[in-house]
Amino acid sequence: MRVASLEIHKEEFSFSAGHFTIFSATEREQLHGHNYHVSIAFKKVIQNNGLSFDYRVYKKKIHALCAQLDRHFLLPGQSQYLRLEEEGDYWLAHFNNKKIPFLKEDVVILPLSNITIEELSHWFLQKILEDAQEVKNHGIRGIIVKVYNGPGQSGGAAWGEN
Ligand SMILES: Nc1nc2c(c(=O)[nH]1)N=C([C@H](O)[C@H](O)COP(=O)(O)OP(=O)(O)OP(=O)(O)O)CN2
Repeated sequence: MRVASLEIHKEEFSFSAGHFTIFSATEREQLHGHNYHVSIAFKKVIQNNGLSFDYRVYKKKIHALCAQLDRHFLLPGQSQYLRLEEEGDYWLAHFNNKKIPFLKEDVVILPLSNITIEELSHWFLQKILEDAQEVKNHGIRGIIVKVYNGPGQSGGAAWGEN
């Protein structure tokens, strides 16, 4: 039995987005952005036909997820320090007794506690694992997703054998 690892780290697995990291109830970064990049790696037994599985389905998924975030400002929907209030066309982000207004059309709210590279990597991994049957059908044994906010700086999330 030969086990293969497949890593896909395409230039187009990228998205430009704004965010700020929250460090405490009173400390956060100023608003800024990154050109993020995503890589995904799979662990899978190679079949007799020399193919582990056709990874194109996951390339499409990563592309679609990057497009969902691209050119938006990312806000954490599950932060213990930041409260989001809906007001007409706006989201008001309440942090440390101040209110930061965002137009809804500019924002993607993610079910995360912070917009960090480690949280973002878990978001991508969970979205890939949503179709658990597909992962099982492909016989995938392990997945690692990494999100880079710049060269040489990534957060990673892993599932299964790696
Ligand atoms: N555990 C984490 N810590 C920090 C994160 C993170 O995602 N996880 N993110 C930040 C900042 O948002 C990020 O570092 C800002 O990046 P950049 O503008 O590149 O600034 P750097 O501090 O990385 O400076 P460089 O000189 O470019 O390395 C902070 N902490």
